[in-house]
Amino acid sequence: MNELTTAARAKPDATKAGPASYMPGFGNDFETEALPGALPQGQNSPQKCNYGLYAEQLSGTAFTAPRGQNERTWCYRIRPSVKHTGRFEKIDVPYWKSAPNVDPDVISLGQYRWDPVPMTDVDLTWITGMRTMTTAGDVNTQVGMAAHVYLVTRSMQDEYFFSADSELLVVPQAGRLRFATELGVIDLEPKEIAILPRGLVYRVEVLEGPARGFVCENYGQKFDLPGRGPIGANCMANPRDFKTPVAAFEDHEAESTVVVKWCGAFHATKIGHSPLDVVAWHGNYAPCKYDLRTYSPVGAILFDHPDPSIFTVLTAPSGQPGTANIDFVLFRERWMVAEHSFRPPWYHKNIMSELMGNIYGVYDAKPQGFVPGGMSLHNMMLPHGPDRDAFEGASNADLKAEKLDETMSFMFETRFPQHLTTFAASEAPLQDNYIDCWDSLEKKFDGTPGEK
Ligand SMILES: O=C(O)Cc1cc(O)ccc1O
Ligand SMILES: [Fe+2]
Repeated sequence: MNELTTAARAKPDATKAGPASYMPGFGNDFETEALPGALPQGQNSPQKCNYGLYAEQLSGTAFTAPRGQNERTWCYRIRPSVKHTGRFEKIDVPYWKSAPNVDPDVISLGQYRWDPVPMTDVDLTWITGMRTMTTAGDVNTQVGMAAHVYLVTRSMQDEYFFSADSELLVVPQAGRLRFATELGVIDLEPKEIAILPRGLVYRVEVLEGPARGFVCENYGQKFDLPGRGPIGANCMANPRDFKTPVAAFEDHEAESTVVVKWCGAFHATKIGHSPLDVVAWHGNYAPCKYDLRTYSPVGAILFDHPDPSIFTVLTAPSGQPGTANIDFVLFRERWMVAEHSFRPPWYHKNIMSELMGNIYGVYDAKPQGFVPGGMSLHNMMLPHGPDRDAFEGASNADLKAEKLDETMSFMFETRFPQHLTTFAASEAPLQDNYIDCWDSLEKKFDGTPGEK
């Protein structure tokens, strides 16, 4: 394993034990240096940088994007990135698919649920272990998303990756991973998430394996914090709980491979050193992680069940105000107090497509069958809601204040229909009988009012 050098690494980490150190804030203009004086002050592009470093800008938005959306980072690195790619050769990464990806033999119209993709001893890296479940939109026009499951059993060695197609939202469910990135180190475990920006080069190491989790690959505009509207300035996800790593670099010479995802295809290029050579950087285009346990849910405190948008952690806009390319929504522990109300999710049909995953515990609308590591898909305009047990239980419950405990599920909700991959339809553990969970819902109507 290559050890990243960082001066700031010596500082105690306020959030957790371990070697990675972070700076708080979401979308801040950060500055950080792993060697004293490596970061130029007062200008971006000095005639000569200290330590013989090269200055380079990484633009995450168009140069002319409006202030407030404009994101870029200045890197001071041992070699410019042009030395970190050579000629490209196409490689096959058969399980990582991009939209549009429509298997004519697969029917995506339906309510689907999967058991967890089984853990394995097979040698799988972040790249080879990615299994696409659904795709939506079009990677070439930078709209839509893909939902993946990853199984990672082996660290990448002298191998690096970046996606020019997308930003990745990583939601671990088992195991611990280290993302050694150009801009610093992120250690990630279940109940945390990470955002890896488009174009960022990194290596993924297994700290505790096997590791399994979910990835939302966002082809479109970056994830942002949602507006809180009348909720005000606090609660939901608070900016200070997002953590961006301090600068960390490698000065490591070895035969290495950089794999690039570009327009849905994978390409490899050979170089003779580690590309993780940014000694100092400043800017607002950077990876971060977030502890989902710091999410402060706001909900119904008297009656009824609000729309799940109330639990939005992050939203990736689509250009149409209020209609997201992707919302990342969290269903976590919370108190249920609503009076004279059916408390779980109601029955509904949604113009948005809902892909859900279970991180741990039991989800209130599906007491059985939706298990940690499992996923479900309720595609555009496909009706769904509580299974029979959940319906009967909640319709007849004594409505005292009740804590929904030991539960954490999430939703990737997109305005676009999601298409199942061949893997999702035929190799992944699809539950054939999922829709039977509504079978025994009986007709109660008999023309007379009153309790049924
Ligand atoms: O379908 C689901 O379980 C997700 C969901 C939860 C909720 O509380 C309201 C609507 C909704 O789609
Ligand atoms: Fe739903």
